Amino acid sequence: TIWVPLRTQTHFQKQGLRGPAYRPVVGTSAEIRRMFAEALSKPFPFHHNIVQRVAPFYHQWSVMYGKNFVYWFGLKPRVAISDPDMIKEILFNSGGSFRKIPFTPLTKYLLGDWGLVGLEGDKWAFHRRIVNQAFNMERVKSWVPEIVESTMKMLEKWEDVRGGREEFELDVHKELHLLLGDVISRTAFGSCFEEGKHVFDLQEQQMHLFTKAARSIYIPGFRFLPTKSNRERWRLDKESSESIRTLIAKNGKNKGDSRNLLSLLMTPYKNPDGEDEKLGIQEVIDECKTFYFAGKETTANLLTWVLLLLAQHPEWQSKAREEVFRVFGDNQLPVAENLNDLKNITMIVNETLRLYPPATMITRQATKKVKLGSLEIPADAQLYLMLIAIHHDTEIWGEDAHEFNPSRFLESRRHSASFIPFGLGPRICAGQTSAVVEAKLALALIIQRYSFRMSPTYVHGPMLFLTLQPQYGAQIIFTKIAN
Ligand code: HEM
Repeated sequence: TIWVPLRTQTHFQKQGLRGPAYRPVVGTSAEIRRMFAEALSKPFPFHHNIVQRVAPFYHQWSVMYGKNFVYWFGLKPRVAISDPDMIKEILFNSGGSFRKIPFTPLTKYLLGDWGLVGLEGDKWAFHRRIVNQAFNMERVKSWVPEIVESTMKMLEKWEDVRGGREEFELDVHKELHLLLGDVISRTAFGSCFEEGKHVFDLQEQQMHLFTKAARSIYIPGFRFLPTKSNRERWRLDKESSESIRTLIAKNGKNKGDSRNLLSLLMTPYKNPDGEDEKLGIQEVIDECKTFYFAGKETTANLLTWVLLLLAQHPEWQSKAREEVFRVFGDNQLPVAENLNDLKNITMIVNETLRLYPPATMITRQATKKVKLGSLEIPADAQLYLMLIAIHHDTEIWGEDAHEFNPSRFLESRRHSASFIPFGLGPRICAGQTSAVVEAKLALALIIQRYSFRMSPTYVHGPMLFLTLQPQYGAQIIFTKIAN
């Protein structure tokens, strides 16, 4: 089988697509692992030119081989792409030429076989219709009081930590994960963090096993072996499914509550042919796993980076605070109606999503031989769409591409695929509206009450662990604002 990769390598070379040489069996995986380990072994100076730490293989190979190049995952070619036109073509393709990379029997446990993220074709369209109805703007607005209540609960705890002192220090990364866990528990289940905590704990362990499996080449049949990791995967999966099943039994009865995600997932809907359609119990469980993971990790990390960047940029912190005072007053609680007036906060959130996108890459697989621009992609080739590289591209964003400058969002963008933190096309993030509303509300409430700066104990270390997060925590010093 060594001939197939070598033939594919020559095929790509003829088309001008180069890359590191194929190595039998392992491909370039060992090299990639080495680069990641080296990048993570040391702290990083505090600047935002982070591609070298977060995607070191891309940083090194794009310098040598260009913005698009080919590398190897076992026998499979992976094409790294950071050309906005090509990315647009892939993500909007409606001819079925590209699909999500299927979960392997070892990676499927984090989000489940029947959750939106892994589905394809009619099944996907069916789930997506239901999930879209659940996440429409009106619904997200109806969650504002819950989000505000969760955030206020967190801020009361912060006041206890402050204990009357003028300043206090917190690792906001931890705090914001607890906050977003509480928010998703309330909006999805009408429950609270404590009730969902067990599922989050199990998911965190599953994340480690997922990463381990995703980095290694899958050997057919391996899933049946009762290795330590496999036994752990099965146990965690069984336990989290059971916990979610219990939550469903307890909270799914609120069928009348049209604000509760779970009851929306369990309600029958009319499909385009006018027939009733409804998700089965395993499908509901897997969608809940998706919401628990996607709803907490990404948004908590986004807010963490927002606070770190504002801690470093007092001028933008003041602008954001003045805006909150103008729109909501200095101690009123935010309401849904005025969220659109938070122009500076919107630009700050966007600039954070550009520099520190929680999802750094989007992946697809060619289902057949397909033409992409001038490139011919063989069937089964995997495509790694490097959204973090596009977000940091000086040719797209100018010489100051690695600087924090929210004002750049005052101008309209020239290319729709130059800023894609939530993806693009039919599979764009289903929870985008809720993520942005949550981030704006939490930031507004924090900034109304505290000014803040980076703690001298903070060590910069952007790291990819499924999503982009600070390796050594996010220590910030808060000062209470007298109002
Ligand atoms: C800042 C926060 C978030 C970011 C940056 C983000 C990013 C993304 C991206 C890039 C995709 C597209 C993946 C692809 O095309 O392969 C995606 C899909 C998805 N996201 Fe998010 N997400 C966020 C928050 C959320 C939240 C809060 C939820 C739900 C509670 C959510 C649920 C989903 C789901 C279900 C999909 C799959 C959609 C489909 O395949 O049809 N996300 N997200």
